[in-house]
Amino acid sequence: MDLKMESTITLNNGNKIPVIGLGLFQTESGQTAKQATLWALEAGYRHLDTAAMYANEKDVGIAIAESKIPREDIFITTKIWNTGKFIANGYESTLKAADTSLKNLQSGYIDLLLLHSPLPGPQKRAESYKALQELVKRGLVKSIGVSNYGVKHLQELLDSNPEIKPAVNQIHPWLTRSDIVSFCNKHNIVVEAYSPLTRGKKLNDPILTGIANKYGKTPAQILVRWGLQHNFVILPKSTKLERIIENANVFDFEIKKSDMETLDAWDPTVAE
Ligand SMILES: NC(=O)C1=CN([C@@H]2O[C@H](COP(=O)(O)OP(=O)(O)OC[C@H]3O[C@@H](n4cnc5c(N)ncnc54)[C@H](OP(=O)(O)O)[C@@H]3O)[C@@H](O)[C@H]2O)C=CC1
Ligand SMILES: O=C1CO[C@H](CO)[C@@H](O)[C@@H]1O
Repeated sequence: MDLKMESTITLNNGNKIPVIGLGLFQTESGQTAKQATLWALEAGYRHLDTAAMYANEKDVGIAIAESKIPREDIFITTKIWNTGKFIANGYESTLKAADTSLKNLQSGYIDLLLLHSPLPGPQKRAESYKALQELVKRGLVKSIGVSNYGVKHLQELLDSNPEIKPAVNQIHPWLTRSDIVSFCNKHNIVVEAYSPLTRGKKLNDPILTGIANKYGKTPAQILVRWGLQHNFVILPKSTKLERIIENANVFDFEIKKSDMETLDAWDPTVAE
């Protein structure tokens, strides 16, 4: 596979998404989030995965401005939270939430806007999705998608015959064996893999370290590479410079089929 840091996957609307994005969940608002974003941009990342719920969109916006990298060279994903805090349920509140995200990010547009979860129910998610389509029509959002959607939710969405189909579904990567991935592949919906590093919890697992040692790579690099070889967009998070660099330094080796199969069968179910 000829993958590079600049590699992109073409979405179903023709837009291109960089294959590695910096995850920003639990990246503390303020200096930490700004610095992590800047380090990532310096290390060559061109894709940032934030969310209203992560409360660091403003820091991402500040870092992008400071980086002096042209806005159009950076791919920003953010998400509309739909339960509890940062609530955005339905049409008007989704439009409003997107406006807040745009202001936070200091940007005239969002590259990818996702409904963060299928909650709270069919009617609200349908209304929220209509708002996403409207945002594309208004030129405020380039691509739209969903997150944490199961087959049932995706089917429901496609059955509604949306003018603009979801471009991605952002889910947990250990669902590779699930019917969700097959469904997404069949319907040309790109799978984005979140928590690809097991939230740091299973990086010392002997199966993983065994494979890592074989390739002279770190467990984190093996997991990122594994996701890329599955054609997932992969979203490793770190606030540490050396790890941000490490997690993207995955383009000088290829995991063999037998090791891919071992990793496919490995289930480091992440405790929440
Ligand atoms: N749509 C959704 O519902 C969800 C989306 N996401 C997205 O996916 C991103 C990634 O998932 P996330 O849950 O954050 O977890 P990850 O699987 O990316 O793991 C992050 C953890 O691993 C540590 N870590 C990072 N790199 C290394 C390394 N090289 N060696 C050892 N430890 C390392 C980090 O610590 P440190 O920072 O100290 O380096 C942090 O504790 C999120 O940030 C978010 O953008 C995540 C969950 C749900
Ligand atoms: O993006 C997210 C980060 O992880 C959280 C769980 O711990 C999720 O609820 C949320 O969707």
